[in-house]
Formats: sequence, structure tokens, C-alpha cells
Amino acid sequence: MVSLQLNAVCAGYGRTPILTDISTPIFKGGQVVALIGPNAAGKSTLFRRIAGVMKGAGEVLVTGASSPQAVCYMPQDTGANPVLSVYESIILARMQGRALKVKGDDLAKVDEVVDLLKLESISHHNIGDLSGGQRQLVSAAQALVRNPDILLMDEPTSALDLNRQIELLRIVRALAVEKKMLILIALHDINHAMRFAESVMVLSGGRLRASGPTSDVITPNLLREVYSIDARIEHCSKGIPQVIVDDVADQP
Ligand SMILES: Nc1ncnc2c1ncn2[C@@H]1O[C@H](COP(=O)(O)OP(=O)(O)OP(=O)(O)O)[C@@H](O)[C@H]1O
Repeated sequence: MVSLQLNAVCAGYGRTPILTDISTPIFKGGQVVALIGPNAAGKSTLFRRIAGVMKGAGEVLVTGASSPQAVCYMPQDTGANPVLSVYESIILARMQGRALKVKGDDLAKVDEVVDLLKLESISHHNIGDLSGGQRQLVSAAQALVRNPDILLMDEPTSALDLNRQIELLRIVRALAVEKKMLILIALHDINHAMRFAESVMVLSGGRLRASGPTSDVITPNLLREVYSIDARIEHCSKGIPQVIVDDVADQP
């Protein structure tokens, strides 16, 4: 099974350091890990560093991967050419880094993902004609179709309506369990983190403020220190902890 551990990881842009000394426990496949933190905390930068798009000091240790292209980074929006159809853009994502000949099992995988994310009705539409939420679902499809061992999803629900947010996160969680994938998701919605992630990493100012089981880490104290809000943890009718925000905290 795949596993990921960060050891004193750093990264920056030019001479400006952004991430400092990030070390984590070992995260194993089969789970969802939420990455939370305020704007500009360094969440996307950390994903780029894990995906190998950025270099820096420290180690990103991946073991048990099934292929050399174990890690897939899903940006918030699809970068696909606007004149491609949805279906074509998903095939191209599937074929990334492989021989150009599309085989039957590639098309079967594309069909599976189109079906999973309910994209049939728009599969022949051009990317340039889609709504923001539809583009975001195509970005998710482009990531899932590659069947990575480790999937880094950067705010995958930011453009989706509430129903589709829950639907996508349910699919993601089921895939993590079923395919033993390790899925890291950057989220601004703490309640989604509490509902769908076993573990959480909290970034603030480019440093790891806390990490561990979601219900242990997300507390009123942490929310006050990291987000400057006064909040309580209540439980929904299914018994899942959820954050109720009372106010913006007084600044010290
Ligand atoms: N390409 C870049 N060149 C220079 N600085 C950058 C670049 N991308 C991001 N930064 C800076 O790095 C810092 C962290 O940005 P990053 O996008 O990683 O934060 P984030 O936690 O993902 O933020 P958000 O929640 O707002 O999406 C910010 O100060 C940002 O201005």
C-alpha cells in the first residue's frame, strides 16, 4: 500500500521562503487527509512541492507506489484547451505520459469516471462552453481517470453547489477506501474536513500548526488561533462534529 511522509520539507518562490520545516506522520493509502489553513498559508505550494513541480529542502518520502507517476496534482480548474470536448480532455489526461495509442481499457476507465461524476450530458460539450462548477468536475475527472496512488486535490469543491460538494467528497472518500488511494484535499470548509477526512494537516504562515485525527485537531482553540474566529463544535443528526461559528474573535 502507498504511503507518504514529509520530512523537514521547505519550498519557496525565488528567494522568498513560503514553507518551513514541514514534517508529518506517515499517511497510508485508504484514507482522506484534509489540508486546511487561511488564505496564503501555503496549501497549494505544499501540493506543488509534494507533486515535484517545485523543488526545495527536505524529503517527500513515497513508498509502495504502483508506478513511477504515483502522485497526481489536481488544480482548482481544468487547464484543458477550451476547444476540446469534455470527453477528449479526459482521454488526454488519461494518456498523459503514456504511449499515444488509446486502448480499450483506457476508454473503459474514461467511461467509468464520466459515469461516476455524472458528466454524460456534457461529455460532448467544449470545455470553453462550461460553467465554473462543470469545469471543476472535469478537473476532478481528469485526476481520477489517471488512477494515481496519491491524489492531491486543491479546493475541489470551491465552485460546486452544496449537493455536488457532498456528492464529490463522498465519491472521493469511497475511492480512497476501495482503491487504497491516499487522497489529500485542500479545503476551506472545515465542516467538509470534519465529515470526510480521517486526518487533518493545519498550515498557517507556511508552517504545520497541527496534524492528526480530525476530531482531535479541530477544536475551538485551534480555530481561534489559526482563523481568529469564535466557534463551537456541535454534532449533526448523524453524529458528525460540525463547526458553528459565533463571531470573529477579538484581536489580541
Ligand atoms: N507563483 C508564485 N510566485 C510567487 N509567490 C507565490 C506564487 N504562488 C504563490 N505565491 C505566494 O505563496 C504564498 C502561499 O500561496 P499558496 O497559493 O500556496 O497559499 P494557499 O494556502 O493555497 O492560499 P489560498 O487558500 O488563498 O488558495 C502566498 O503568499 C502567495 O502570494
